[in-house]
Amino acid sequence: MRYLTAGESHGPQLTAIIEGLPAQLEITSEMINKELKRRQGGHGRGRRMQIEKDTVAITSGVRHGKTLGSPVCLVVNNDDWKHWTNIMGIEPLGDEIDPEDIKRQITRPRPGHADLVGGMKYGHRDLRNVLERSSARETTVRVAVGAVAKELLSKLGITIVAHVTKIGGIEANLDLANGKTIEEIRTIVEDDPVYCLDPQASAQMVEAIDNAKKAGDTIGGVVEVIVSGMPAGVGSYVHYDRKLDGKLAMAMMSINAFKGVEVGLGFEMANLFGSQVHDQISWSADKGYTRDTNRLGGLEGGMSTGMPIVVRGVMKPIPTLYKPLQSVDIDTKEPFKASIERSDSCAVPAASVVAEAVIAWEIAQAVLDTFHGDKLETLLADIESHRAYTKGF
Ligand SMILES: Cc1cc2nc3c(=O)[nH]c(=O)nc-3n(C[C@H](O)[C@H](O)[C@H](O)COP(=O)(O)O)c2cc1C
Ligand SMILES: C=C(O[C@@H]1CC(C(=O)O)=C[C@@H](OP(=O)(O)O)[C@H]1O)C(=O)O
Repeated sequence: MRYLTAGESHGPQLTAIIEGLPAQLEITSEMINKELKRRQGGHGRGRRMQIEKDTVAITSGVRHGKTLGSPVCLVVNNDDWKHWTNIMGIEPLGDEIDPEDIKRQITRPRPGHADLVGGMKYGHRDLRNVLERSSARETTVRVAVGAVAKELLSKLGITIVAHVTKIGGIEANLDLANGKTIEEIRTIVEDDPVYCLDPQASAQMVEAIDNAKKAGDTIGGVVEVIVSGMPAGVGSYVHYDRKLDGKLAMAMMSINAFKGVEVGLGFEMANLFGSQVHDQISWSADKGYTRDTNRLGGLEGGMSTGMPIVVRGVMKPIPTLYKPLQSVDIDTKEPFKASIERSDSCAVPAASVVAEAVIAWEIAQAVLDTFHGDKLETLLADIESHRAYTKGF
């Protein structure tokens, strides 16, 4: 299974094509729209989210609510496009170039963005040609793709949730997740303004976002994704590009502004002895093989162990600041201070929804690499027989 996305932030639309999805999977625009709405939310977002009302159109690969096995095309319109039709026109400008269009060119790269290096790389002196695609607007359609992956996984008994564990140095009490099902975590997180499990920490996070905004600054944080119901042996140790932990790290790092990933205890392992890190193995007739703890986050040797997969990613503070940063105009080479009209002050809650989507995709893809998946029925049967086999192994 694979997918591609296309679309500029202020262009007419965003598109994704998914190829290799099993046939007979029920998908509706309604289930995808729920996820798109979550991505638009979370305290700290800027004015663009008041303009957009993201909804998906499924334009191929589905008939009467079920996948056909052919490529599935998902389209999300940019409502902001109507304000940008001249600037973002697709057709050539022609001989009559409007001097206003020249004036509107972006020659002032924003620190922390792709603007300067992207311009050098592709030969764009109007840096809009870079920022339109490097913008996190593209994550909209990746969330739509992830919603489809999540639907497939749920049919296989695999559930997934993301939550915010840290914003601006304020940490949630992660013990609150202990003993809770994925669905219970989701219910709490969905009602929280920063998609956090811990109401006390959440209130402080909201305050920290407001304070950063007042100061013309931005803040980042950490999101955690938990995947439950995994069969053992998805991924592989035999080759570097089949290792599931490597794929999950790539997916997490592919989200705009994500700068680090950890699995299980993660970087904390550097401070601990082996006896404090590795999970001892047990067996019982009803559960099969389990680990007494889950400090390795459900992954050993690049494969799922059957324990919940726990992966975290850190998001840097948003780079566009109301408190201007120093940069250089690429035409005049003069220094200037970057000023902005609108931006998010914190997008960690929204990014948690993106993290859930991209991890769901990688898991679904690895599941389809392991089991037979032309149609949902055979995929399910293959997984069920594998679960029975590994239990008694
Ligand atoms: C959901 C989401 C929303 C974002 N919103 C903004 C924003 O409003 N302003 C901004 O400067 N960066 C925003 N970013 C981050 C930039 O897209 C990102 O930092 C930039 O493209 C440079 O890429 P890099 O940080 O991965 O190097 C957002 C990221 C995500 C995931
Ligand atoms: C549009 C989205 O996020 C955008 C991501 C983004 C960036 O630089 O990444 C910058 C802002 O875009 P604009 O300059 O149009 O206000 C955000 O609003 C979205 O999440 O849907």
